[in-house]
Amino acid sequence: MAFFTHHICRGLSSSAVRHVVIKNVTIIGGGQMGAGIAQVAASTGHAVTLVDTNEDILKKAVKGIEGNLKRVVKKKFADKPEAGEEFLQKAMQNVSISTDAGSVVQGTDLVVEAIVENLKVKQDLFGGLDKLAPAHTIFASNTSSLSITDIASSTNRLDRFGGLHFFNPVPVMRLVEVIATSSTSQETFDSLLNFSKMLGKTSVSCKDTPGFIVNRLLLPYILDAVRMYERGDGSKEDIDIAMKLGCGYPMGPFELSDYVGLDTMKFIMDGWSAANPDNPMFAQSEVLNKLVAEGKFGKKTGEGFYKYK
Ligand SMILES: C[C@H](O)CC(=O)SCCNC(=O)CCNC(=O)[C@H](O)C(C)(C)COP(=O)(O)OP(=O)(O)OC[C@H]1O[C@@H](n2cnc3c(N)ncnc32)[C@H](O)[C@@H]1OP(=O)(O)O
Ligand SMILES: NC(=O)c1ccc[n+]([C@@H]2O[C@H](COP(=O)([O-])OP(=O)(O)OC[C@H]3O[C@@H](n4cnc5c(N)ncnc54)[C@H](O)[C@@H]3O)[C@@H](O)[C@H]2O)c1
Repeated sequence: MAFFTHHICRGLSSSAVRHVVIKNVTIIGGGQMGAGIAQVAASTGHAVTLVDTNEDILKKAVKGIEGNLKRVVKKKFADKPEAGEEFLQKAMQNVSISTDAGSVVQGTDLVVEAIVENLKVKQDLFGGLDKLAPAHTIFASNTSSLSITDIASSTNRLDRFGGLHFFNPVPVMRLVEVIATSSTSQETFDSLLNFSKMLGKTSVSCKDTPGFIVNRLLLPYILDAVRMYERGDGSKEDIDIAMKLGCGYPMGPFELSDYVGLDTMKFIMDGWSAANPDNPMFAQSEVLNKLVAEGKFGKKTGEGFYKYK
């Protein structure tokens, strides 16, 4: 059953905003992004089901969520350990896991997909779920670089499909990009904006253009840094130090690439390079290709541009 609310938007004199109240959320993909989104949604009172392909990944994700929440509790409830314990218990009770997306979407208001950055895989997932999810359920993708319109095209709910692009690490980064395609209804868009607000995030509205706002600016910068390193114009360590101390960035481009995941970086690059074969900005990077071919995806595998073990 769908729940709707009406309220008056401040600053938009008397324009009524209608949105689906999102209580039950299915998050597909229990990797670094999915687990982070699940953590934030559960700790803001949403009933979350986290879905992945196998139990081991899900168990690891839940363990990570609990560990992160304990860190939060230690700081936030330093003077009130009992209230902290209650917060932790409640948040953890809000998380369940499943390896069968089809069965859990039947009771969900929102599906947030955070699986591998591959158009076909995302389309297959949503195409299947579209047949099983209730009519009111909104679908959203956390894709970094793919077109939301292309992903949504595998479904018959174009009006109830949008983008929710979170940033890594989700519990810390305050932004969510909310993406509307030309078919996303106002009600869906407002529901996604409201959900982001309920998570305590600040949202920005984006069109369905490659990389939305942040990645359209961030990826060319990172790729330029990789090319600078490939030309031998600077060591990766010096480039990282330069951007941290010279620009005040929390991480240099190589540290950030390892943090995002070099596999994800390559998926993004490959997609953009296929769409813009003549643009040197998206030309293949030998160093990136080699690291990915060797399974060195960055922090999550213990090695990327740097070693973490
Ligand atoms: C490609 C994609 O589509 C889009 C993207 O996501 S692009 C990537 C965007 N992300 C970034 O640019 C991240 C840049 N890096 C940073 O902001 C910081 O280095 C960082 C927040 C990751 C770590 O910060 P740093 O100060 O070095 O470490 P640390 O002291 O451990 O953490 C800072 C705070 O974040 C918390 N934290 C760090 N990682 C966390 C995690 N995974 N989960 C929860 N909390 C976390 C810590 O508990 C700490 O909290 P406190 O300030 O209350 O004590
Ligand atoms: N890493 C980042 O910094 C970042 C930031 C914003 C958005 N994103 C996007 O979020 C998505 C996930 O990225 P990530 O870094 O969490 O990747 P990840 O590799 O950490 O996790 C992906 C998870 O999806 C699971 N998965 C793959 N196919 C699946 C399927 N069909 N059904 C269920 N689960 C499946 C995998 O088992 C894995 O656990 C990608 O689209 C990525 O572009 C990544």
